[in-house]
Amino acid sequence: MSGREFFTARTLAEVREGFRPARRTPAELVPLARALRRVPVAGITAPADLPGFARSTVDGFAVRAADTYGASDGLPSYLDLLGAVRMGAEPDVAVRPGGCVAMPTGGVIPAGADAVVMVEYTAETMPGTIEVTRPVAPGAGIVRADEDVARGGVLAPAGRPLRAPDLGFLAAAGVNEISAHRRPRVAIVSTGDEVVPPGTARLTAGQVRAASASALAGLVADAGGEPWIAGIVPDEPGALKGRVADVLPESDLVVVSAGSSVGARDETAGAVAAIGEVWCHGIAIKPGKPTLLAECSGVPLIGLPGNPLSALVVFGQVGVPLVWRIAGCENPPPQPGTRARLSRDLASAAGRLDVVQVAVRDGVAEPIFGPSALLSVLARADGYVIVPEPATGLDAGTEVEVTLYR
Ligand SMILES: Nc1nc2c(c(=O)[nH]1)N[C@H]1C(S)=C(S)[C@@H](COP(=O)(O)OP(=O)(O)OC[C@H]3O[C@@H](n4cnc5c(N)ncnc54)[C@H](O)[C@@H]3O)O[C@H]1N2
Ligand code: MOO
Repeated sequence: MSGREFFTARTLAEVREGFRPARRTPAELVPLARALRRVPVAGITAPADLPGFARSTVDGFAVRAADTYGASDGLPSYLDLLGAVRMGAEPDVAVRPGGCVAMPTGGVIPAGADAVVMVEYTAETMPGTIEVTRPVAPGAGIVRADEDVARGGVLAPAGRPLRAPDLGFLAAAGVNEISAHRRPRVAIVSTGDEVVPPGTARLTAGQVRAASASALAGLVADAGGEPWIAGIVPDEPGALKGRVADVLPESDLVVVSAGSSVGARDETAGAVAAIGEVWCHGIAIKPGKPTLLAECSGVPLIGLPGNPLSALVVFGQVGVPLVWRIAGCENPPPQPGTRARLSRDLASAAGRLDVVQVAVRDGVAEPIFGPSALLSVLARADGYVIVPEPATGLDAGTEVEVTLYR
């Protein structure tokens, strides 16, 4: 390597297509209460039919549908009230021809009934006699015993992070523990002689607090990973190599913040090449060009640019999907988005993907420009717009998709 240029630059599309480490975290048992966003290793199936018994979906009267045919306001059907179903209990009464049973919503359908008439279409004109003024078809007002899911049917598919409704479905089916991929452990190593811990109260000229690691940890946690802020190493030959080698056995992904550019002290590429295989050095993305992707002893490694804005942009595009994939999820949950019109022209070079921070007001996306050294650019943004690789720019007024930050 010359040390003065990126020796294996790739487009972001090539990275997404080609950099696909095989690593997946193993399965572990997770109680339902802690299973939100966890990724099931296999489809979770129903141990029994759900709801398990035919139930009413309305308050009303369980009937034989045929007894209501032709019923109207002018010519009601008159049915004998045979009893009532109690919530949470098996019915102690059946419906016979010409009869009906009072039903609460969610109650067990009594034997002999094949429909439930809503209370709104009935009246108890005489004690013990129910007048029905609308006909009902068989099955009306009822969910079948296996209508939510039949025994053996899928409650939640493999590979899709569990969402809040999934937890409800699993609870309803009596599944209290699931087999999920362990959360990927992501070591974040900061580098640089000038970088000091964020707890440093006073900086001397030249020092910067390790900002990227805290932000990256947030992105990792958001993607279902377990961030591990693994210290700051100086720009000394061997120091980074040693630290990466130390964290590798306990990591599913290693992130090195800074040192991936082409300056004299930018050591990530050399250190990584000594202990693993560099897959690419340099991505055709702005910001974030000096990014390095590698694999060391089966653990993927991302070397990020030092500028925090660039680091976060690249990690969002490359690292976040990787954290999800290591946890067994090939299609991460999409980020929220909105359509907006660009307030001004955006320039870009063909063959390079640009990620442009924007503020969105009243359907207009206002680009926020500024050097990648400024964290405030991200703090002010509502989201970002992508100028794709083939485009040479986007004109003011173009309707674009804005990916929103949560
Ligand atoms: N001749 C060239 N110079 C630079 C190029 C280039 O292509 N040719 N690329 C520029 C770009 S773009 C970026 S981004 C940076 C990336 O450089 P490195 O990844 O090698 O990172 P450093 O030089 O160590 O640091 C850059 C900058 O970021 C600050 N930094 C580092 N770590 C942190 C941290 N954890 N939290 C906050 N800030 C951090 C560091 O102090 C530097 O100011 O290279 C350009 N130069
Ligand atoms: O990648 Mo630098 O990453 O454009 O600021």
